[in-house]
Amino acid sequence: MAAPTEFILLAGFLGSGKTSLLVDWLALPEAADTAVIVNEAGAIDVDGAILADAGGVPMAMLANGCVCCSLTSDLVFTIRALVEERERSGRPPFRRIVLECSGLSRPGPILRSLMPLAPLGLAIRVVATCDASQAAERARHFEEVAAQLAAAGTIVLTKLDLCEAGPAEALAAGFNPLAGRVVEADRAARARAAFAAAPPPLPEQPEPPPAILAHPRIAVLRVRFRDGASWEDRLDFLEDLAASCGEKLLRVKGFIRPPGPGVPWLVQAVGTLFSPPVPMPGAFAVPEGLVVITRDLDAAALGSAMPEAPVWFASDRPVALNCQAVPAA
Ligand SMILES: Nc1nc2c(ncn2[C@@H]2O[C@H](COP(=O)(O)OP(=O)(O)OP(=O)(O)O)[C@@H](O)[C@H]2O)c(=O)[nH]1
Repeated sequence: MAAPTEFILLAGFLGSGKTSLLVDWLALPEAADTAVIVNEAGAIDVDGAILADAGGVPMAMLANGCVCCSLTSDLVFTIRALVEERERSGRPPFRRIVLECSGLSRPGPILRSLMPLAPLGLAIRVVATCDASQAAERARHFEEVAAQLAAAGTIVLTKLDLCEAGPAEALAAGFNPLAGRVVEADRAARARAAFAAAPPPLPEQPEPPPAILAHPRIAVLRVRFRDGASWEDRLDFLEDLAASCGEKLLRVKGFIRPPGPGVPWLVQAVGTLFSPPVPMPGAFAVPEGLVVITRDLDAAALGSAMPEAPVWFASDRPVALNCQAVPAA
């Protein structure tokens, strides 16, 4: 009998390396027959564009909200649609379906929402990425990190080129001594160990915390450039953004384009640290714009802090991020 399709919930805090791990995985021959579902907290499908650039995998999007609270029925619908479409095509079932969660998602409510899919017989497991270079600081400030690590069957340490693994490994073991740990500096070996290796047995899932507002301090903002803003204006804005937000800036992701029919450039920052922009000709269909995720800084406050900036700031459906724990059925 064919092995059941695995459903891998890929969790991990904002910027901890989920998309990179998935791109590394999709480049490997073992990744054949993988389908991907991407959940973005913001309205711009940045991860989808990056993954699409990595090759033709069946992919579905759940954008503009957090899959652990607002999009659970969309998730069930999407998984069913992927499985049924595959059946109709006459090809063997997927070997695995990977859900890349938004960086703010908690695995507990997502796992519970999958109960209607029991007849599909999916083998479900949780893989969580942990940015080794920021693990302690992130875990201290964000309950989401604890929830993600605690629910993981496999914890994958990332950014091992930037720091020693030891402290993050100890922290991961402290949160979840039952999880298997992937501590691989080599990116291909890391991806293989995360997705292809026989998974360790799932630990008991801890009960989620009582229904509380999980992200009362976090804002997901959408930034658009005003008509007439030049390329230099765009670059200046990115520099000023880091200076204006300081440590309240958690994540920046999106595309900027030179005025006219220029190639989109992928822009990313984790905290105030920007990666060099990357031209992405494959992302022509994605509109220009940035998703900016902040702590204790809303659209109005940021607009006042940057009065000269040639941009519009707007909030991306903040209600969708009030992740209430879903009451048990
Ligand atoms: N040096 C280094 N950088 C990495 C590594 N993995 C990811 N990055 C960088 O970290 C940044 C965030 O990586 P992503 O893979 O987009 O992280 P993510 O968890 O998908 O981010 P969100 O979707 O916002 O939650 C990018 O600039 C990556 O290039 C790594 O192992 N080493």
